[in-house]
Amino acid sequence: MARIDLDLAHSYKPNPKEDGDYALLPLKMSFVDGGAYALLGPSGCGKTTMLNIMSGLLVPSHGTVKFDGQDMTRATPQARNIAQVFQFPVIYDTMTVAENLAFPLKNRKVPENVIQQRVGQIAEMLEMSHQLNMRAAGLAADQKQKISLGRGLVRPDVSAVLFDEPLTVIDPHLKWQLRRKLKQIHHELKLTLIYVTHDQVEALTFADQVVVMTRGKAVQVGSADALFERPAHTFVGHFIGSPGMNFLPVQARAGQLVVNGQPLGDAGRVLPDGELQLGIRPEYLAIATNNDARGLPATVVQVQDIGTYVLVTCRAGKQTLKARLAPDAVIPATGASVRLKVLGAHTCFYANEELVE
Ligand SMILES: Nc1ncnc2c1ncn2[C@@H]1O[C@H](COP(=O)(O)OP(=O)(O)OP(=O)(O)O)[C@@H](O)[C@H]1O
Repeated sequence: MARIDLDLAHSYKPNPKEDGDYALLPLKMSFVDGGAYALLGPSGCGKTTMLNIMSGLLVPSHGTVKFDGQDMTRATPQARNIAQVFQFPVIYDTMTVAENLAFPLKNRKVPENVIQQRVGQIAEMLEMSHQLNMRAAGLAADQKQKISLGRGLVRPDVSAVLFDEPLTVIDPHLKWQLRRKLKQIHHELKLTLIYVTHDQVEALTFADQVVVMTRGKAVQVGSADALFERPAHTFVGHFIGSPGMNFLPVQARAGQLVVNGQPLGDAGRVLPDGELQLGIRPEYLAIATNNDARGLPATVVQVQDIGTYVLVTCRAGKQTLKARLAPDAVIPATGASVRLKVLGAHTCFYANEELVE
């Protein structure tokens, strides 16, 4: 296994001039030995580009890739000792499940007894022990993809295992089981795993550290908790969570906040003067339905019972804010005039999309 350091940018165009010409804007990032990472972001944000640069399928147009401090920018995938699992199964149909799992080890001339032991271990982890002697050709697509995952995980000496949306062909129930399984496997095998997905649930369940990407930029690297509690960028606030963070334009002057021309109160912390975005998660947005004069005046426009929580949508001037309330909380009625408690310990402030407080 290896520590991977990226200090690079990539453009597929020969003479990139502006930010939009880059699939990856200049970034510096380290993946520590034995970590479980996810690269998370919408389609086209540069996840696959970053993965292919790490695996050696792509040479970055600028900068370097280092493995344990050694420059590997132009090294082949074989020389990097990387295992890669793709969206669709890459297996040998004519071989049995056991032969497929053993293949990466046979290729590296691993002794037969070690191969048998490791194949047995991986098959057990993936609950495929009963299928070891079956021919891969007869298996369903999701079972074949499990073999691909196993082939990615079977070598104990790889620098890293890279997964590119590996659960795409898996049916929803098995998908749910497998993403938990992969986390467990990571703890047992202690391999460096890097997992590309556009699905926040997949990323947050699997990874210890999630790299959130948008428009060629890695905007935050952090734990699920950090991404939820302190989004470093408005994109993270918006992308993570269900629904995402509420944002409200505010003006700050000497710590006092104004919204829609009305005073909102003391921010309770040091903020730069000027135009800011106030961010508050729907989970932390409290609604006062009594005559409490504090808080942002708003009107309830929709109340939805989602089962485990009630989603209350409010309008304050031109802004829409959503609150996630417990089913046993006091739920305001549609049309009610309320006060939204937007200021609190969990409130974040952003200037030019970046977290300032
Ligand atoms: N071979 C290529 N040649 C030119 N442009 C490319 C190439 N591959 C990707 N791009 C562009 O680079 C940008 C990043 O693409 P990339 O595939 O890395 O994103 P992604 O986040 O993995 O998206 P997806 O989830 O859709 O695969 C996109 O604008 C894409 O159109």
